[in-house]
Amino acid sequence: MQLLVSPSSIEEARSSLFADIIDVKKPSEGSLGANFPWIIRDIKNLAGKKPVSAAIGDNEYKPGTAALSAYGAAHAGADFIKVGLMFDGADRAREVIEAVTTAVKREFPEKYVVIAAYADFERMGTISPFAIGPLVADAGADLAMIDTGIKDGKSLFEFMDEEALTRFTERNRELGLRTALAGSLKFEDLDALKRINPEIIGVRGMVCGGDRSTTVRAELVEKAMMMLR
Ligand SMILES: O=C[C@H](O)COP(=O)(O)O
Repeated sequence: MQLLVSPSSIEEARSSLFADIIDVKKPSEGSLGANFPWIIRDIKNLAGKKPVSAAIGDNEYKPGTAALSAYGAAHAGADFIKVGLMFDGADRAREVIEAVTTAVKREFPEKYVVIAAYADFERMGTISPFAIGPLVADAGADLAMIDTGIKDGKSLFEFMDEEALTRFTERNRELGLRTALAGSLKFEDLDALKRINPEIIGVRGMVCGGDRSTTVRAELVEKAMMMLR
């Protein structure tokens, strides 16, 4: 299981270098808020061989806009392009997933496309994470992810229990996909996450000391890495 940490600046990226994957985002623009291309580029230069991910936003149903954002993030140097689906409807989701995957893979077949749905989809009226696996697989994208959409401190486990998350992970594996799980995860959740065994877990608040609007702390990233090894 790999640890993905989400810094919002080059300074925070320096504190995230213990992590397996550095995920550039702009938390002030949403759960999967997109940062500027020059920040992605600078963090990629800092990270060297370490993989860099970039969130491209909590997308509405706008396939063209999402595809262009995904293409921009790939060009800026991201190895993982992470796309949130903040709308409902399997047909519409299929269209957006195909558009972003084509935008990235035509030019960069080696890069990974991550499609995220939200654990708290019911309160937002967006697509269920359980609906996205086959769409992600059919489009040739790589990972299906669950995050929380509203960052009000409620964690992934308040919306989905261990059994549901294990089912999500296993179904993805059967489809040939990898799984990423995130959503106000805490150090106390790490044992359950090890049992669920997704390929990636994503954190920000946990390594900021509990409040994701503050700053990533290197010693907490190191602590999380030690607990996962
Ligand atoms: O991709 C992971 C997210 O940045 C998780 O952020 P969070 O731990 O603050 O919910």
